Amino acid sequence: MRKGLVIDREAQMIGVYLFENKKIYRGIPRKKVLKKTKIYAGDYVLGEVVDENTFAIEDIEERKNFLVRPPVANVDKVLVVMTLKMPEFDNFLLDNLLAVYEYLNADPVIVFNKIDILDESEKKELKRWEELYKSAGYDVLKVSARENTGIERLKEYLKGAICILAGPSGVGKSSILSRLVGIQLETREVSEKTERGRHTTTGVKLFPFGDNSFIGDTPGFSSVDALYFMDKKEVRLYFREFLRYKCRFPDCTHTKEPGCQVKEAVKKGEISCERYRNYLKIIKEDISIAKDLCQ
Ligand SMILES: Nc1nc2c(ncn2[C@@H]2O[C@H](COP(=O)(O)OP(=O)(O)OP(=O)(O)O)[C@@H](O)[C@H]2O)c(=O)[nH]1
Ligand SMILES: [Zn+2]
Repeated sequence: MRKGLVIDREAQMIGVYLFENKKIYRGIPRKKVLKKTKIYAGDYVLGEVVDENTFAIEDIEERKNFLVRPPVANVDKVLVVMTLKMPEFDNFLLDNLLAVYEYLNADPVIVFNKIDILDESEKKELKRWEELYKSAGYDVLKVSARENTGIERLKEYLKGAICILAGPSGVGKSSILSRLVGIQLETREVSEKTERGRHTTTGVKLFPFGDNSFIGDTPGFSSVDALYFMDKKEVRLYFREFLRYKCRFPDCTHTKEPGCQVKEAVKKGEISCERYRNYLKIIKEDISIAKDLCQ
């Protein structure tokens, strides 16, 4: 059987991208497949080419994840787009987004856009944030969609990945998408005209780009509260750098327990106070706990 990727799913239309010849077919699912599950953009499918335009879908591979918004399966990377300014950088929002995508098992990476508008001192400030998130265990890329800087590196980085963009309004998600895909996206305007908009829950498209990479035309969350997805007690599992430490109690919430190695690490400067404070804010703990640890 041949392997394809569902890149377009709208009502009865299923667009299947076949890896071996990079052609797009209309996917027709066999009855037994439909019985098993729904088919989404991002699904890897197995089947046979029936004719020039048609691919019979015989089976769907098990999904590694599924993002409800947008409805895309098997997302390898979520590009969480932020800017230092315009709009102003909001690290609390970033930490919520990172925790949620971590929870959804969709590997968030941080993309700082609009580096073209930064003066020297702002560049230094961005550098500080970059180092902070890198030491927390996140990949950080810096780009300017306007000037097309860092885009080739980003493409290289996303080789073979299914990705989606997320992040607040105005940070340049559509601009980055256009740069990656290399076309002005007419689909966007069309869908806006018909008022189905971009936040629609059907009709997600994955655009092929670069070297077998794919990116969703609909962005993920622009803002999110981690507690909407997970219990207070779980948040600690989605702060990557916390997992490096073993506290006295395995279910330590890193707040008031004795023998907490995470707090020890904050004190030593191995975990940033900014991240730790946001953790406390997310779980609605008293942030004065951080005061004694952070000078
Ligand atoms: N200076 C500068 N401006 C940019 C850059 N990228 C995007 N912009 C501008 O920022 C504004 C917002 O860009 P969009 O691409 O629409 O941002 P978005 O994140 O898709 O916004 P929403 O659709 O509201 O979610 C536009 O005026 C862009 O021209 C950049 O790299 N540098
Ligand atoms: Zn602890």
